[in-house]
Amino acid sequence: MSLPLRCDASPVWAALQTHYRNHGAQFDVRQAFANDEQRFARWSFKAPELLADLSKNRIDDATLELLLALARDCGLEAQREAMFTGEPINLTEGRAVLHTALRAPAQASPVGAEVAASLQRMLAYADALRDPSSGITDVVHIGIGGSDLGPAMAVQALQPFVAPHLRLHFVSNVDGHDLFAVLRQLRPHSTQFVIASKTFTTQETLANALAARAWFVQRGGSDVARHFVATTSNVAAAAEFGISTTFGFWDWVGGRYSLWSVIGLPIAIAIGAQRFEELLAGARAMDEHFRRTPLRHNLPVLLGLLDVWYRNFHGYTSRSVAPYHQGLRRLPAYLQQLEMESNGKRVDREGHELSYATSPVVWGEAGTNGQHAYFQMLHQGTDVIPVEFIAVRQPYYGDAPQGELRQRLDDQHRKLLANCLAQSQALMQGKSTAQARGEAAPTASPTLDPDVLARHRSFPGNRPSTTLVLDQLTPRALGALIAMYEHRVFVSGALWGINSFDQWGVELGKALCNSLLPRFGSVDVAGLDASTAGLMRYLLDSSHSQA
Ligand SMILES: O=P(O)(O)OC[C@H]1O[C@H](O)[C@H](O)[C@@H](O)[C@@H]1O
Repeated sequence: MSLPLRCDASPVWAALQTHYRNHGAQFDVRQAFANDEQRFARWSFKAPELLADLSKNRIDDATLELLLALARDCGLEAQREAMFTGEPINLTEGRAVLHTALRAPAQASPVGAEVAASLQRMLAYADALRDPSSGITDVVHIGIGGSDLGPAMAVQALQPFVAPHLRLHFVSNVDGHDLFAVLRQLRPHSTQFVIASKTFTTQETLANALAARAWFVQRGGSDVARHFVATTSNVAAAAEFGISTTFGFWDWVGGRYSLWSVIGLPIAIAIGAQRFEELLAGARAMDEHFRRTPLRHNLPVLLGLLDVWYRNFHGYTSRSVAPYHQGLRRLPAYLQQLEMESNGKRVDREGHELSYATSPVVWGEAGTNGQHAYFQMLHQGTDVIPVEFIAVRQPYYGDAPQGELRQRLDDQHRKLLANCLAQSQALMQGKSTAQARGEAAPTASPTLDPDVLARHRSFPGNRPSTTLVLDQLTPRALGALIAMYEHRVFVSGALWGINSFDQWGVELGKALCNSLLPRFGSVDVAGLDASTAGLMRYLLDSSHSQA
């Protein structure tokens, strides 16, 4: 595939800038609803396992036409095909990007046979381990970044499906407090360790694995070979580490796209082979939707285009994700890696510096918790931050609660959904100072000018949001949701002309850490900048200790 057009080289880019100035900047969502009774119907989209309501966004047909024209100029469809067919689109690492092959039918991909064999071996192992006769009650998954966030997020999301006798623990941080807090709950003979690292060179993971092994042996554990397995694309390094049972995968699976591979082993142990296959099936359905649906009705495409519209024309710097489901509380952290590591780039594929912004900051918290923390800023702060609400229609608790408890939980679910809708409504509607002026404010000082108070109590409104709705948080629905996010990140990255699949920005800090570490032994600050030297001295000088 020849290099596609970069977005700012398309004449549509300049047309969008003009369109933003003349139209987009003044666009009022409230007015758009007043003008079009069908707005919800026209701006809601069905994709596998999902309904997405885009109607509360600052978008209309004229804007969408231009964004679609931009996508075509940037060769989005050809870029998408290049990914699905395994072209080496990750140019800086000389790799294909084929995580979609991990959930494709075996006959549909050139790597299908090896993928199927790897999956079957992993699932057989997972099912054997999750059988109570294995004697394993605790699984400790040690990995970081892409070798942690996906599995940790998914296991949490699918908690009601987890075998009741099993506890899954995720240890990622090099901070020993993370590991120790887990180890203190465990007994060696009933604990299984999974060491997950694509490269098997990651400092945090190797340090935690060594400490875990030390604990295991110290606490009288026997059969290290059985209790430690590895998931990695560097089987040789795992063997050198002393792990003989290894589940391997391929360099064409990016770390942050790897939960569908053997990196998903803890998910398979937690929910079992059949449900893991359902997770894959949900993702596969979304892949098909992304690959085959015309751009205008293609959910990841529409969301990716909206991201470009907001980031590059409205100038919004962040997007907040608010999953109204406690099981999805790690989704924002997962999405931070997916989106910011993929699209946090400042040069195009040919290394030319970009003149436009790329990845927004992605952040968030489960609803309703976020409402009581930072939603103040979303409603009344000086920045406009598009919010993405995720609602789940039906709760599912696993063991069906009965009687009054059931009624109360159902009532809580209605409250959860009402909160979710109310927040997007409030962001959009706002409240004028005139409205605020008319309201009683019993707590205000009697000497405060009512107009001043009304200005404090007013909301600008016209703040955009998207609402995604899942029917139930099942493995299939989760698979579709995550795959949707993967493809959406692909879309904005494709328009920006960047390589969404490398992560060179994490390397410098790692290299500097490796050179600083040996200096800690002797407090050797020679040649260091004054700040780093001063901090190192302070950290290592025990005379500051309060104890
Ligand atoms: O799976 P590993 O090779 O241990 O890598 C773990 C993580 O660390 C790296 O620094 C990258 O930033 C991530 O993309 C990766 O997922």
